[in-house]
Amino acid sequence: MTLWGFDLGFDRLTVGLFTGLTYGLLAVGLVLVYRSSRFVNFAHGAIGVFGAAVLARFATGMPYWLAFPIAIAVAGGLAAATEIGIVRRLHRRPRVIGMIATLGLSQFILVLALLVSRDSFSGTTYPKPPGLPAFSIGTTAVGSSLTAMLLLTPLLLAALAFFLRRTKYGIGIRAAADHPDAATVNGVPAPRMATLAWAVAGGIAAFSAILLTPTQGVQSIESLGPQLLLRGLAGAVIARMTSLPIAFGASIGVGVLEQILLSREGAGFVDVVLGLAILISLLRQRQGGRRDEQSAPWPRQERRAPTTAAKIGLTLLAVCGIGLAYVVSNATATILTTICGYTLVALSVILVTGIAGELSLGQFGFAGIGAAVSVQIAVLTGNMFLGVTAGCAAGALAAVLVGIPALRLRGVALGVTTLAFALATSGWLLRQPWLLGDGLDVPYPVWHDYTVSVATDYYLFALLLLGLGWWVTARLSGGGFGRLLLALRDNEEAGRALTVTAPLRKLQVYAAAGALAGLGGVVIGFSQSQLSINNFPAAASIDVVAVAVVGGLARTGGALLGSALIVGLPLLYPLGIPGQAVLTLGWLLVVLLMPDGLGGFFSTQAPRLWRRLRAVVARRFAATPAPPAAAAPAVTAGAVLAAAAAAPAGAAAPALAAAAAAAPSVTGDGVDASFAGQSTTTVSPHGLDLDPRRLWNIGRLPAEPLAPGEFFAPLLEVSGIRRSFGGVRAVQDATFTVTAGEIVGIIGPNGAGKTTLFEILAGFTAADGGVVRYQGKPVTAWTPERRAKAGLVRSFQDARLFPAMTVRENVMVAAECGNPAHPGLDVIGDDRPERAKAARADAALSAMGLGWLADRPVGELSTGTRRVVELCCLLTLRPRLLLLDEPSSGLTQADGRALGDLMLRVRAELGTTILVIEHDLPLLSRVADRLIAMDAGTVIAQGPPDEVRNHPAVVLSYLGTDEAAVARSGDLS
Ligand SMILES: Nc1ncnc2c1ncn2[C@@H]1O[C@H](COP(=O)(O)OP(=O)(O)OP(=O)(O)O)[C@@H](O)[C@H]1O
Repeated sequence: MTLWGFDLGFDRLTVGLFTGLTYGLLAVGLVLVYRSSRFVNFAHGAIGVFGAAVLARFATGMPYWLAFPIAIAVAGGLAAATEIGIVRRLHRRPRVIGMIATLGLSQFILVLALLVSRDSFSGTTYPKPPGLPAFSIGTTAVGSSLTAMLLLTPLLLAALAFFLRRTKYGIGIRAAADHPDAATVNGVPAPRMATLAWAVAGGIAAFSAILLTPTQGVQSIESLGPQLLLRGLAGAVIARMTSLPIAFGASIGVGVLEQILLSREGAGFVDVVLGLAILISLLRQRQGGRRDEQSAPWPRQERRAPTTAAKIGLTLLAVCGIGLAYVVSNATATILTTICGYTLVALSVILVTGIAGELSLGQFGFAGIGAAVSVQIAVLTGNMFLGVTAGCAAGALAAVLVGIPALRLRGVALGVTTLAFALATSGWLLRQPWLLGDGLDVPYPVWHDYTVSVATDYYLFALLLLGLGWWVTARLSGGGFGRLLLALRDNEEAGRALTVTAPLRKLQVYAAAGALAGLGGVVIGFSQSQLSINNFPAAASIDVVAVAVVGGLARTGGALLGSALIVGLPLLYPLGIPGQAVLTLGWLLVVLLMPDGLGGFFSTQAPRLWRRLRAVVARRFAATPAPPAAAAPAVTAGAVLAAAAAAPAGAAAPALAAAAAAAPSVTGDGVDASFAGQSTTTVSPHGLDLDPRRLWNIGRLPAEPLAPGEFFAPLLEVSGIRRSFGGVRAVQDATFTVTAGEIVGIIGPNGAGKTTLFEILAGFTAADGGVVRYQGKPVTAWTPERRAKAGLVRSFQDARLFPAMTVRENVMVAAECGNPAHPGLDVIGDDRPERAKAARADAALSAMGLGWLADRPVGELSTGTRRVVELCCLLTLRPRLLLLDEPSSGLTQADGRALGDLMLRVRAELGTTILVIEHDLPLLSRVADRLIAMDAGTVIAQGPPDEVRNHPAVVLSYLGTDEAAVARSGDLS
């Protein structure tokens, strides 16, 4: 039976069912691992192949059915070792790095598998399970391996279900995966359960690889690596990476679909369809709001202008690079050109992944598109310059087109989608006749009537383009645009709350990176006489991520280093399988041990060596040893605090600034300024109580007070707002109004729906129904940044801000609303918007008495201090309505009182209306005009504070469950 040329016959479906079983097992393992570690193990398929290799080796010396469980156990052990040795080690690093490490591990394990047994890559020589019948279904021959698959898979799944549901360890795995903290509290060792989950998944992967391999022809690392993974991922993603049965069932569908598609189209078309299925499935899965997967923070990235030594180093490097053109052979020049091309693509990875924090595995796909378009245009127009420009533009356009749907995805989801894109590009898109087709003859580049036909000359041209790409990357990552990307990488929600248009910024960086990758493709493209799909394999997209990580994701120069090592070395000196294994292991170790890559290692070690060298030379030549410099008085955190305490009224901030500037290092506890005590400046053991009347000079903030006529108008009208998460009704029919100039408190027990309501008001979570009106306009469909620009500004419960950035840089992000960063201006070196923002941030910080903290990374500050900094950022936005989420949590009682004063002053001096979620009832009773009480998602009372506090429903639901609140409210009466 056929439909539109696709074969839907029984045989096809049978074959599809069998392959689907394998994909199903793969998907089950991926889901199991994802649930316990929250990332995709790209080495999952490779671990299975390793198990298959172990069986092939053992089956020669012992019975097959004895080698079978041993091979599965070895694969399980390897997976467990991966979890312990790699995943746990990278626990404190961003999740993207963990996934990249498993990409490297995947390649390493595949090479190891080859070393253990070459048979694991060839179906014809691979051992088949003995003692099982072979038969035919229709015209489909079912060998003993497929029989084993058919018989053993249901048994394996039943055993797995029994293990997970009925045994102590299985229940432990599920509990630790779904609620790690609760599991730990209840005595379930979450880390050990994760290791067990990995081991089980590894065993399953080996089971399927052992039975699948005999049914295949000769396999390549590529078909066993990314392609197989994509098929497993499709089912896992459809199952939302949570349900094992759905993942298995969906994968069987994937197997059947693949066979139907293959009856008319090539394997590349299957990649396209699967990629689209994954994308649609991910887009349909509603993002979970603030409870999205949280990743460990990115390390702080020093952003300094290049030192003289760095400039000299770069010049020397350029001179050496040019000099090489005159000494190397044409063959070596071609390899050097390839290194330049890969470096350019790796620079694009640095922009997207290193700076913007988004894992893109598709950058080499953009390079392929750029190469194909540039060659086509150069042939068509005879103009090389047009060809290069078109190649960059095509790379940028493709990146934006892929980026638009991917805007709603991040982390794991984006990595999976771009992997699918890389496979679809090399398997289908680039094969289209309007791109590479069956191969393109590449003309010699022509430069001002000079035909570049010698490889060494072309290498110089490649070097020129590399210089251009390097310069653009350095300018983009070091300027205001780069800082904005770092901010969004650290905390996208906070960025949007401070008016940063995250989608636009991301599209800009995708476009810039796409253009760079396109340029890399151009360099590689014109270095070939015949350009074909073989120049742009999907695996190169992974290699290029490895290049960027090994060189250092934050280091522009690292891309060249990584490219020379990972791409250049094997081309210059063919390494063989053992050499390749050592090289892959080497880059894996760099990922594990050097967070900043080799580039970071060298750039920190080189100055140290230089200083030592200078000291040795100085000792040699000095006639008399110089007397030791008088020890600078040690300025400790205590001294900073004492300086503040001793400073006369009005002089505390400058005194603190002076002391802080002199302090060599201040620990996290020391760098701590909390809200003020009532009247005098005092030093507390945990922080510094500052006097708000001295330091909180809100009147000097660059914010406009509200026009008197705007008072007493309804500023916010909320009607019928509701939102559910699965079966949980977080907010139900919330209806209330906030009048301009009011301070309104929202109270309610934990889980009452207060934060969800705030998320909806600020635009971070979509409501299921109801309307939010702000200044008379319905804003329900507005983005968070649009609301923030209109003055509807929110704070966050954790006040995390952008931990890897300094206090000044944080406030500069808030100052974006007046002086937005522009990538074009950064590239040409116009830093006027930057200077304007820095000045505005400094004014705001000194107005709020925070000037002395300006250069401290926010991640080092205590929660209380971060709240002050967050408030400074928010006030810089000139808010009309301030939504504060538990601003007093993390503050001492005295600081809480000062916070109350501050809220009153913000309203009095700036005319800002405040809606505040608080558990501190005494504080609210003092400052709020009205209270709104919520319970189980519903507004249960609203009115003057006394009335609401004594409302029977409130007493029952809120005070009745929170002893601390009862005690505190008792203080009031
Ligand atoms: N993204 C989400 N996914 C699933 N459930 C959610 C999500 N956001 C909120 N919830 C659920 O909605 C309910 C209300 O949560 P919410 O955080 O809004 O309450 P809250 O009153 O702010 O509590 P708290 O004082 O602890 O912050 C809770 O049961 C919570 O588990």
